[in-house]
Amino acid sequence: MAGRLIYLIGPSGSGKDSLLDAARAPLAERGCRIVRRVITRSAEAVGEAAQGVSPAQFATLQAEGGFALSWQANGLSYGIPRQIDDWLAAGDDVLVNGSRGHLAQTRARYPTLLVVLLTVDQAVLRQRLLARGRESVAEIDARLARNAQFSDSLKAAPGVFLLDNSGPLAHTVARLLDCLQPGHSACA
Ligand SMILES: Nc1ncnc2c1ncn2[C@@H]1O[C@H](COP(=O)(O)OP(=O)(O)O)[C@@H](O)[C@H]1O
Ligand SMILES: O=P(O)(O)OC[C@H]1O[C@H](OP(=O)(O)OP(=O)(O)O)[C@H](O)[C@@H]1O
Repeated sequence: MAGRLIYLIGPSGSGKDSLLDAARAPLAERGCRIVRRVITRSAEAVGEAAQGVSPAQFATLQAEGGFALSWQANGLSYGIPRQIDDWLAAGDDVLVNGSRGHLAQTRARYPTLLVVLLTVDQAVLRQRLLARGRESVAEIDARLARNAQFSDSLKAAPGVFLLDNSGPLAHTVARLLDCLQPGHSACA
């Protein structure tokens, strides 16, 4: 049987990367893979969890059909390697750090995907972004402004599992693992 695509989305700073890092080992035990994204972000800022490439390298990979999914946001290009289709076909679940802006296109290609929307209190969000220190204040404000176009409509959308990360990360990890259990209503 084919695996499930789990599409983790949420505002910048809501904790997607932290959650994926913290959940990596328990997810692996459950046969769920986390895909490494390709991003046109500098090697220093990209972190170990993603592969940083130049815009020209990204364009080449895209032209070669190297991506199952790709989008642009925040002045960057993001690619999800085509390899996920082999993993899904082999029956593995695959978790993707996705984009709210690209949800409709992702759903069109993977109609059975499970959408997990990470949320965090707005008051905490700016503080977390500032504390992370990866972007300038202007870039942080642009990311916060981008949230306005998504927040309420997405929370009310059918088939979206809401996962709050305003509290300790360990709680969020536990709830994520819970919602991926067979038989959970999110997986129906
Ligand atoms: N539950 C949490 N409690 C406190 N800080 C958190 C929590 N989750 C994430 N953070 C911090 O918030 C910042 C943004 O998290 P990050 O994982 O980079 O978010 P995203 O990938 O969604 O942009 C990071 O500095 C991270 O350490
Ligand atoms: O359409 P959106 O939901 O706004 O998402 C746009 C992009 O921003 C996030 O990536 P990135 O890792 O660059 O940002 P973040 O770590 O600040 O969330 C997210 O994973 C998407 O790739």
